[in-house]
Amino acid sequence: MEEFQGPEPGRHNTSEIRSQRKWWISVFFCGFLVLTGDSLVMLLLNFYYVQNNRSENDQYQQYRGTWTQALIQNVAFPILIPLFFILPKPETVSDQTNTRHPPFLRVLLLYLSLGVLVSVYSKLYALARLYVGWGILVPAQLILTSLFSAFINRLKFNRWIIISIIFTLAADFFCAPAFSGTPTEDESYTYGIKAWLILIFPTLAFSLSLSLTQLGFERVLAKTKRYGGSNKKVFRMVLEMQIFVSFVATLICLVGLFVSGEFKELKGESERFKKGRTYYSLSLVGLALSWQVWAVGLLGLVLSVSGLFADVVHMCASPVVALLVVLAFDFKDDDFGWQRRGALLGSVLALACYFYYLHKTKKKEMAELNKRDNNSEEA
Ligand SMILES: Nc1nc2[nH]cnc2c(=O)[nH]1
Repeated sequence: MEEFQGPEPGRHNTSEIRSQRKWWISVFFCGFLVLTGDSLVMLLLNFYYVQNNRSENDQYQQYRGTWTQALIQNVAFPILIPLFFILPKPETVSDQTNTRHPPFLRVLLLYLSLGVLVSVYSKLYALARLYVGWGILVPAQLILTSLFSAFINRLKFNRWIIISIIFTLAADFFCAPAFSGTPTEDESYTYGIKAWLILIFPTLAFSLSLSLTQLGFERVLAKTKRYGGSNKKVFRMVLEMQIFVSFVATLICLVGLFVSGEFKELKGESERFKKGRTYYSLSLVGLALSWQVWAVGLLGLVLSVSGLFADVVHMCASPVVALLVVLAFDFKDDDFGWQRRGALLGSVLALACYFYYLHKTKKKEMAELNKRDNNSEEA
């Protein structure tokens, strides 16, 4: 292992130490947001489906409501707008990009394509959650994210990343949180190829969106003049990306809600809710806000580290979420047995490996900076 043997920190070192400290704080903060968002979303979804009296619906009806859920996943983005304006604005520079496409067009294309991808995975994820086989495909998502990261983001894998992925896959395979939304007499097997497509497409879209988001931060947003055009990453980019991408996804989900006629069912849903309309509205508002917490954390991790790391943290949340669901609900056969305890340990080890790798990388960066400082002093 490379040791950091630097001289007394010079001017560069002090600013590097400060920027690394800020970076670690933002990684932990975004990780905390993902964990909190994942937990709140699953708790509120379970509450929603328990209260929804789904067993009184026929099979067809039990698979409905997914445009509403997709809309809820994206619609609360306006709460981020004040935050966007509060955060300090980086100094703008004259436009240095001399690409074939003007930056505005590139940014527009980026937001449109990501918005479409997000709407696809929100809608299909809502549907896929209702299918029994979803738990099997969650690990497949991480494998796809790894492949996209390798090919699109040119991520270099080393043994710590690979060990972390293996622990995450094992943890997720053995530990899906209980979910009360599964139709009572599930007949998903009768859907055949359709069910598999519904399971595979959100996985693909989610993994692809993580890699494209990383590419978008690095190649498009960091090069625009409003972010200084100097490849610097600032948290404001996360909010800008989330606001515009969610705006596009919200529009698509709204169209879906109206074209599918699902909006007519909203009144019936609110009346069916066991605890009444106020709780119905509150649970949807809570869900919408929790999704934003999750998304800001996820994009923050993509910006600070990578799409793959964001997916690892998101997946490692599963055992914690499963534990919270066991504590909060009294579902039959749902306990935190040895399998889930093992999965929790797997998640902790997966995160520990990834963090160790990040720690090593940062130490190496610092050592290189020291070396450069020493060389320039000697020259
Ligand atoms: N496809 C997909 N959509 C999501 N939306 C929130 N989490 C996920 C996820 O893990 N996969």
